[in-house]
Amino acid sequence: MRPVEEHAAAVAALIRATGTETVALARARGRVLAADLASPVSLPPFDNSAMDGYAVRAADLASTPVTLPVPEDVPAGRVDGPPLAPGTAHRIMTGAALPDGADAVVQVEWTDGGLPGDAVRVDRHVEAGQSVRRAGDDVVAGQVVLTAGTVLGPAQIGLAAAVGAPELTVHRRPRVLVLSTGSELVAPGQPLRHGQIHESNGPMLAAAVEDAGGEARLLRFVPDDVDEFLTTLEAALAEPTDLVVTSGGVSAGAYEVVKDAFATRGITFTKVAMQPGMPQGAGRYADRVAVVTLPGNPVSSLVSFEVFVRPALRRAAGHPHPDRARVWARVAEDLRSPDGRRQFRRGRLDLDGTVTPVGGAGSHLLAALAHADCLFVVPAEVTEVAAGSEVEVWLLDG
Ligand SMILES: Nc1nc2c(c(=O)[nH]1)N[C@H]1C(S)=C(S)[C@@H](COP(=O)(O)OP(=O)(O)OC[C@H]3O[C@@H](n4cnc5c(N)ncnc54)[C@H](O)[C@@H]3O)O[C@H]1N2
Ligand code: MOO
Repeated sequence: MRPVEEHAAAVAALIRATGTETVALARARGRVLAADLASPVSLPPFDNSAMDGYAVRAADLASTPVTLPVPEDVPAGRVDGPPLAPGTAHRIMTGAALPDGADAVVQVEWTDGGLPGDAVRVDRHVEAGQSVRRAGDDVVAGQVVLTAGTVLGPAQIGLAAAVGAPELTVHRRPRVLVLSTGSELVAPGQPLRHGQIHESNGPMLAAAVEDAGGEARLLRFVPDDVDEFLTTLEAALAEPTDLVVTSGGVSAGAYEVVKDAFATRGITFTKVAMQPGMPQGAGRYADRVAVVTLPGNPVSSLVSFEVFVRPALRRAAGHPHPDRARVWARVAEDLRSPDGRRQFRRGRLDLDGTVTPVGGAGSHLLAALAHADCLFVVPAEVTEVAAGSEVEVWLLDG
């Protein structure tokens, strides 16, 4: 059987790095920045007030209380910048530009709140610089504020907006076609006859693609018919596609539509030394497009997506951390695992560093997978794990 790493490398080699594109900030969340972003402005762009109060010269407050005339009102956004004459105070609001001639702000609570056009009594002395935010405190004009490879979250998008960038150059999301196969499959919402099940891999894998930063296109599943499968695929490939992910139809039965359609068209089928997810295939369909064929059992499908497809997609999209976050934890129960296959079990991780298995090893146990928050790994050569042993845990929400 093929080692997990070997198949992972084969899948990774298939999926090419995507190009770049420019997206509006509103569409940038979760994307990976493709070019350094330098700021044309300083942040703050000008010295400004950190408090609602009065712009003053600290020297005028040498002895307090002192009463000063208030010639001007300077709300945030006032752009004509009235200078401050010695012995006066302008009323000023948080974020307003500090007037020329002022060197400090005294907050309104330390005054009698005198109005513009009148006078203010200041009760407390302030030092020069008090309650003033200096230009360039945060960012100096010309500085690179976000480097290529940064994953864009709320703070990064906020910073881009603050430096005046309406859009960003990011790695394009890989376009992934998801295609489920199986004559037993019925769309959710339709009634089931005996022998039929609802199609669940398609929506599941499309969600996994999106979650990995890809752009999923979910195709209507097709019955176990090679001609129909290829016709459906060809029609779908009229649109640009970076990867085709199929599920089902790859094991040893009589109606293995994916295997039958692809075996002579560039896809290599192998058994990978893992459980679940043993039957796998990968290659370039008719020299045109990368294909990964996942097994049909729902847990096998999603676990093999996690192991092979997700990291490859994220790497192709320039992601600096393609793999799930991994930690070590003590397993709560005794476990058994098949010899020679790396087992990926579903679990829940507690804050005390214990991982509790959810459901058994069966690859049809989708409800258990849906209640898990992690996978944990039993190495191929280990057949029995005693409660309390340390295992590697992959965090599914990290
Ligand atoms: N004789 C052998 N039989 C099987 C072997 C084997 O080595 N020899 N391998 C087993 C393992 S392990 C797996 S995993 C599965 C893989 O089977 P396929 O990839 O060919 O998938 P199917 O046979 O089409 O389906 C398997 C299972 O999953 C259900 N399924 C399939 N697609 C969907 C879908 N889109 N939504 C929901 N459920 C789906 C399907 O109904 C079957 O129950 O083969 C074992 N057999
Ligand atoms: O390899 Mo299968 O994926 O265990 O059920």
